[in-house]
Amino acid sequence: MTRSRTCAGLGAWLHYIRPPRLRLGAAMRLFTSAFFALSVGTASAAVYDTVAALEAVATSFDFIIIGGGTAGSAVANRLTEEKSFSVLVLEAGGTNIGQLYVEAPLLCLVATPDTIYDWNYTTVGQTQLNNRELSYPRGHVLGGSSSVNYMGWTRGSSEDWDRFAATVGDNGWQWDNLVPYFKKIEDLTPPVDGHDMSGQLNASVHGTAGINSISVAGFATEIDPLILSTTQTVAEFPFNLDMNSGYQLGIGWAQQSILKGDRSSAATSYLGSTYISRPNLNVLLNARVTRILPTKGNGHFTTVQFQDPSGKVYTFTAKTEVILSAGTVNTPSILMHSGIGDAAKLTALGIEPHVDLPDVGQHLADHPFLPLSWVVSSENQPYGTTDPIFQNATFRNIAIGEWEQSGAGRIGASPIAFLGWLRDKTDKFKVDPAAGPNTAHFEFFITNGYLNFAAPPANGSYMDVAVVIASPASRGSVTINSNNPLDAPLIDPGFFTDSAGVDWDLVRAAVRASYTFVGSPPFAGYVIQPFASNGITLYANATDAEIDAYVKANAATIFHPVGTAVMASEHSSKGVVNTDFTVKGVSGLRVVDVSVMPYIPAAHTQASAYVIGERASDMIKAAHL
Ligand SMILES: Cc1cc2nc3c(=O)[nH]c(=O)nc-3n(C[C@H](O)[C@H](O)[C@H](O)COP(=O)(O)OP(=O)(O)OC[C@H]3O[C@@H](n4cnc5c(N)ncnc54)[C@H](O)[C@@H]3O)c2cc1C
Repeated sequence: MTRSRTCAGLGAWLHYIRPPRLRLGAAMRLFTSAFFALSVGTASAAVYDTVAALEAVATSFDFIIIGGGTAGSAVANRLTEEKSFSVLVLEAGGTNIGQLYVEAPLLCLVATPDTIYDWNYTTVGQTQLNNRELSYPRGHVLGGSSSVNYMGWTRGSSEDWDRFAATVGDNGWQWDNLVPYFKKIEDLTPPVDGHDMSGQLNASVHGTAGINSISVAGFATEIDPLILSTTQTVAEFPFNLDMNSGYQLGIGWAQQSILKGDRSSAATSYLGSTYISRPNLNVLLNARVTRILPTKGNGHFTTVQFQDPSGKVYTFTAKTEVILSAGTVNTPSILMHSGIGDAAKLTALGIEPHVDLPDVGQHLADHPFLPLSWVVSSENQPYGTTDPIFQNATFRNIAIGEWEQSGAGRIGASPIAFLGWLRDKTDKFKVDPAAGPNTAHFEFFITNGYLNFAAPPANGSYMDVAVVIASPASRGSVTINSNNPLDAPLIDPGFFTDSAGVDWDLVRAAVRASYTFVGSPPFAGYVIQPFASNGITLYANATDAEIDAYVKANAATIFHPVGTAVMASEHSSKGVVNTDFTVKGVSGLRVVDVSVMPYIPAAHTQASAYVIGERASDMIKAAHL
């Protein structure tokens, strides 16, 4: 088995970047946070680094949330709107504050993998991908994956959510019923350069008074007019003003979770300075949960076992409920180590089974990603593309300096310039893997710079129209192979393993569409030639066999795993959680993160995580108020 080179490449890239340092704004926020931590009274909320500091203030909590990530932070915020609820968030990672890679949007490219902000997982060898073990980043920092993601803001198609609703038998998940939640999450803000966004999105479909800022990039890039021109002249690639309207097909400007050039994450928004001083909200960092224990020996799972970085073990018991929000990889792992999973398999590992739920860890769905890069003749050096920022320390430091002053410039935006949501028009599938005829089969991930999760070449300018299988048919799993909760779980996204070969059909169609796009007249003169990846150069007339060989050598994840604690109707014997997020067969425990999703949406999944957190919060409040 060979390990994917993406990790090794990035490790080298990382060394080009100087260590994290404080921005002025960040320093102020750190000061504010420290102030709250120090101003301990009988009920002063704070972010704590140690159990001792927390216990000096509070020792008893109504709700314990495992994981201060995307969904978990949303739940922590909404529950603490109720002054009568006290909440403790246990987060294994450290602070997001003052962390350059986490705060500076473009530097998301080096926030993972192989950093302190990442759980640094790898998959098992992917049988369809030359048995490569793929890097599998997950956020390990307050804000979770929303603190390290690429900030693309996509809700999915209306059909994605309607299929979710039909699958679990709960109309609350229908698109029309979720739009108010999306709006409640969103705070549509002007880009950092203040330009008029009206031609870049449809403001009427967005919220303007929510918690998490969304916007567009605060500068123009040289590929913008070429992309727009293609959407106006090539019928296959229509322009879509707003892919978040419910109708997603077409190519449009990437909306980003950014606030004036800073990342807007769950940590800066839902746990941001406006809320973190609530006296009933407590966050403990560096607290790695190992198990959830039955509290009274009767299937009531409200005691949480965790350890600090020294290995010292603690338990806290929630007075009301535990909410497990550790994400698609760690949520099933924690459940299994707690005796909730396939009873026979747990017994074989020496774990006492409490509840036999064979679906725990199953149904993993993720989006495979394929880098496709071209050499381009960038005219606006040094910042025509993002490449010089990663190739040249001088350019990089100038760009970081500009961003530190004002949030402006290339560092202050996601690497994603445009996104495209497209379909294989051949209709050859016996069962369409997409949620409906207006839902994408594959995605274009367009960057004005090299995007291969590795250091860019030392010289040259690049563009990527990478492709993603947006509605994959393949499924995988997260399992464990020991009774030690500190051991990494076995992650198998099962890329390209569906028995009908649907995902192979889709990736070939996607690659060909990408070459058609880049070969359209507006790019003539700008695009010079395709660029090799892992020694393979793909040309526009590539055969199926050539595309397949390229995919086997280069496919990776685009980091959207879902489904390992799948939701199913309370009337179904299958699934892990009921439609109110309660874990089947136990009391006192809910799972609230994207692991509950029965299908992967044709979307990047942070908006899904927030909407899950918001809807779950309403249900938890309704159950206990
Ligand atoms: C590199 C990367 C890029 C991405 N890019 C995009 C993008 O551009 N757009 C988009 O929409 N989505 C993107 N995603 C996906 C999206 O961010 C995630 O789907 C979403 O944030 C998941 O939310 P969650 O709440 O389910 O889990 P997370 O946000 O991952 O939260 C889980 C939290 O639980 C904590 N935790 C886990 N185990 C334990 C434990 N044992 N004890 C205590 N705490 C624990 C973790 O540290 C983490 O903070 C990206 C993800 C990654 C990793």
